Amino acid sequence: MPRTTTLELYKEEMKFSAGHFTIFSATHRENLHGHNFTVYVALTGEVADNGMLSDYGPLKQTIIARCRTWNETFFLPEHSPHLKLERDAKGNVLARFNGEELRFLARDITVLPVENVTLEELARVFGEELVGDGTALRKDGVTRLVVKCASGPGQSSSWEWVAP
Ligand SMILES: Nc1nc2c(c(=O)[nH]1)N=C([C@H](O)[C@H](O)COP(=O)(O)OP(=O)(O)OP(=O)(O)O)CN2
Repeated sequence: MPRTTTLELYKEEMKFSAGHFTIFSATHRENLHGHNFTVYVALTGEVADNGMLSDYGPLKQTIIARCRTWNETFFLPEHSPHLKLERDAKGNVLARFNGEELRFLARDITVLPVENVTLEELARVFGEELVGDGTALRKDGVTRLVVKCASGPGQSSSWEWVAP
Protein backbone atom coordinates (compact mmCIF):
# COMPACT_ATOMS: atom_id res chain seq x y z
CA MET A 1 0.00 0.00 0.00
CA PRO A 2 1.71 3.26 -1.10
CA ARG A 3 2.26 5.69 1.76
CA THR A 4 1.94 9.41 0.97
CA THR A 5 3.73 11.96 3.09
CA THR A 6 4.13 15.73 3.21
CA LEU A 7 7.49 17.14 4.27
CA GLU A 8 7.21 20.64 5.75
CA LEU A 9 10.18 23.01 5.87
CA TYR A 10 9.96 26.24 7.90
CA LYS A 11 13.37 26.57 9.47
CA GLU A 12 14.44 29.69 11.37
CA GLU A 13 16.81 30.63 8.52
CA MET A 14 13.96 30.56 5.97
CA LYS A 15 13.37 34.31 6.30
CA PHE A 16 14.31 37.63 4.70
CA SER A 17 13.88 41.29 5.61
CA ALA A 18 12.83 43.42 2.68
CA GLY A 19 10.94 46.56 1.74
CA HIS A 20 8.12 47.14 -0.70
CA PHE A 21 4.89 49.04 -1.25
CA THR A 22 1.62 47.59 -2.54
CA ILE A 23 -0.06 49.51 -5.35
CA PHE A 24 -3.86 49.51 -5.19
CA SER A 25 -4.67 51.74 -8.17
CA ALA A 26 -3.16 54.35 -10.50
CA THR A 27 -3.39 56.89 -7.68
CA HIS A 28 -3.28 54.85 -4.44
CA ARG A 29 -0.24 53.09 -3.04
CA GLU A 30 1.23 52.39 0.36
CA ASN A 31 4.19 54.23 1.74
CA LEU A 32 7.48 52.39 1.48
CA HIS A 33 7.78 49.92 4.36
CA GLY A 34 9.30 46.59 5.21
CA HIS A 35 8.65 43.20 6.72
CA ASN A 36 10.48 40.29 8.21
CA PHE A 37 9.14 37.75 5.75
CA THR A 38 9.19 34.02 6.42
CA VAL A 39 8.96 31.15 3.97
CA TYR A 40 7.34 27.73 4.38
CA VAL A 41 7.70 24.96 1.81
CA ALA A 42 5.79 21.66 1.79
CA LEU A 43 6.42 18.77 -0.58
CA THR A 44 4.12 15.81 -0.97
CA GLY A 45 4.74 12.38 -2.51
CA GLU A 46 5.04 8.68 -1.87
CA VAL A 47 7.46 7.27 0.70
CA ALA A 48 9.87 4.94 -1.15
CA ASP A 49 11.18 1.58 0.10
CA ASN A 50 14.06 3.42 1.80
CA GLY A 51 11.54 5.15 4.05
CA MET A 52 12.02 8.55 2.41
CA LEU A 53 10.17 10.68 -0.09
CA SER A 54 13.44 12.41 -0.97
CA ASP A 55 16.38 13.93 0.89
CA TYR A 56 15.14 17.43 1.70
CA GLY A 57 18.67 18.63 2.54
CA PRO A 58 19.54 20.11 -0.89
CA LEU A 59 16.11 21.76 -1.19
CA LYS A 60 16.47 23.30 2.28
CA GLN A 61 19.83 24.82 1.30
CA THR A 62 18.34 26.17 -1.93
CA ILE A 63 15.48 27.79 -0.01
CA ILE A 64 17.85 29.36 2.52
CA ALA A 65 20.14 30.61 -0.26
CA ARG A 66 17.15 32.21 -2.03
CA CYS A 67 16.08 33.85 1.23
CA ARG A 68 19.58 35.30 1.63
CA THR A 69 19.46 36.85 -1.86
CA TRP A 70 16.14 38.50 -0.94
CA ASN A 71 17.42 39.74 2.42
CA GLU A 72 18.03 43.50 2.94
CA THR A 73 16.66 44.60 -0.39
CA PHE A 74 13.76 46.70 -1.65
CA PHE A 75 11.36 45.04 -4.09
CA LEU A 76 10.04 46.85 -7.14
CA PRO A 77 7.49 45.39 -9.59
CA GLU A 78 8.69 45.13 -13.20
CA HIS A 79 5.22 44.88 -14.70
CA SER A 80 3.02 47.28 -12.74
CA PRO A 81 0.59 49.19 -15.01
CA HIS A 82 0.86 52.10 -12.59
CA LEU A 83 4.60 52.29 -11.85
CA LYS A 84 7.08 53.08 -14.60
CA LEU A 85 10.74 52.18 -14.07
CA GLU A 86 13.61 53.96 -15.81
CA ARG A 87 17.14 52.55 -15.35
CA ASP A 88 20.34 54.54 -15.88
CA ALA A 89 23.66 53.09 -17.07
CA LYS A 90 24.57 52.10 -13.50
CA GLY A 91 21.27 50.29 -12.94
CA ASN A 92 19.92 52.97 -10.63
CA VAL A 93 16.16 53.33 -10.99
CA LEU A 94 13.81 56.28 -11.28
CA ALA A 95 10.30 54.99 -10.55
CA ARG A 96 7.36 57.15 -11.54
CA PHE A 97 3.96 56.76 -9.84
CA ASN A 98 0.99 59.14 -10.16
CA GLY A 99 3.21 62.20 -10.70
CA GLU A 100 5.69 61.14 -7.98
CA GLU A 101 9.36 60.33 -8.61
CA LEU A 102 11.03 57.68 -6.40
CA ARG A 103 14.78 57.16 -6.85
CA PHE A 104 16.65 53.97 -5.92
CA LEU A 105 20.30 52.89 -6.09
CA ALA A 106 20.93 49.63 -7.95
CA ARG A 107 22.53 48.12 -4.82
CA ASP A 108 19.35 48.60 -2.79
CA ILE A 109 16.71 47.08 -5.07
CA THR A 110 15.47 43.80 -6.50
CA VAL A 111 13.15 44.20 -9.48
CA LEU A 112 10.74 41.24 -9.57
CA PRO A 113 8.84 40.00 -12.67
CA VAL A 114 5.50 40.84 -11.07
CA GLU A 115 2.67 43.34 -11.50
CA ASN A 116 2.61 44.12 -7.77
CA VAL A 117 4.84 43.25 -4.82
CA THR A 118 2.35 41.29 -2.74
CA LEU A 119 2.50 38.09 -0.67
CA GLU A 120 0.80 36.27 -3.52
CA GLU A 121 3.45 37.29 -6.01
CA LEU A 122 6.39 36.72 -3.65
CA ALA A 123 5.14 33.16 -3.02
CA ARG A 124 4.71 32.59 -6.77
CA VAL A 125 8.13 33.89 -7.81
CA PHE A 126 9.81 32.01 -4.97
CA GLY A 127 7.97 28.79 -5.89
CA GLU A 128 8.54 29.04 -9.62
CA GLU A 129 12.28 29.48 -9.05
CA LEU A 130 12.32 26.44 -6.73
CA VAL A 131 10.36 24.20 -9.10
CA GLY A 132 11.95 25.20 -12.41
CA ASP A 133 10.53 22.82 -15.04
CA GLY A 134 9.65 20.28 -12.33
CA THR A 135 11.92 17.55 -13.68
CA ALA A 136 14.04 17.18 -10.53
CA LEU A 137 11.00 17.12 -8.27
CA ARG A 138 9.22 14.53 -10.39
CA LYS A 139 12.38 12.40 -10.48
CA ASP A 140 12.34 12.48 -6.67
CA GLY A 141 8.71 11.37 -6.60
CA VAL A 142 7.37 14.75 -5.48
CA THR A 143 3.80 15.20 -6.70
CA ARG A 144 2.96 18.53 -5.06
CA LEU A 145 4.89 21.49 -3.68
CA VAL A 146 3.46 24.45 -1.78
CA VAL A 147 5.25 27.68 -0.93
CA LYS A 148 3.83 30.03 1.68
CA CYS A 149 5.24 33.51 2.19
CA ALA A 150 4.30 35.41 5.36
CA SER A 151 4.83 39.12 6.06
CA GLY A 152 4.62 38.38 9.75
CA PRO A 153 2.74 36.11 12.14
CA GLY A 154 -0.81 35.41 10.96
CA GLN A 155 -0.51 36.80 7.43
CA SER A 156 0.63 34.73 4.45
CA SER A 157 -0.16 33.72 0.89
CA SER A 158 0.56 30.41 -0.81
CA TRP A 159 1.48 29.11 -4.25
CA GLU A 160 1.11 25.48 -5.38
CA TRP A 161 2.76 23.27 -8.00
CA VAL A 162 1.21 19.90 -8.85
CA ALA A 163 3.13 17.39 -10.97
CA PRO A 164 1.43 16.84 -14.32
N1 LIG B 1 -3.94 40.49 -1.14
C1 LIG B 1 -3.06 41.27 -0.52
N2 LIG B 1 -3.46 42.38 0.10
C2 LIG B 1 -2.54 43.17 0.74
C3 LIG B 1 -1.18 42.83 0.74
C4 LIG B 1 -0.77 41.63 0.06
O1 LIG B 1 0.40 41.27 0.03
N3 LIG B 1 -1.74 40.90 -0.55
N4 LIG B 1 -0.27 43.61 1.40
C5 LIG B 1 -0.66 44.69 2.03
C6 LIG B 1 0.32 45.50 2.77
O2 LIG B 1 1.55 45.60 2.07
C7 LIG B 1 0.62 44.86 4.11
O3 LIG B 1 -0.53 44.40 4.72
C8 LIG B 1 1.22 45.91 5.02
O4 LIG B 1 1.61 45.19 6.16
P1 LIG B 1 1.52 45.81 7.61
O5 LIG B 1 2.25 47.10 7.66
O6 LIG B 1 1.96 44.74 8.52
O7 LIG B 1 0.02 46.15 7.86
P2 LIG B 1 -1.13 45.12 7.98
O8 LIG B 1 -2.37 45.90 8.13
O9 LIG B 1 -1.10 44.11 6.89
O10 LIG B 1 -0.78 44.31 9.29
P3 LIG B 1 -1.07 44.76 10.76
O11 LIG B 1 0.07 44.22 11.54
O12 LIG B 1 -2.40 44.09 11.09
O13 LIG B 1 -1.15 46.25 10.81
C9 LIG B 1 -2.06 45.12 2.10
N5 LIG B 1 -2.94 44.28 1.37
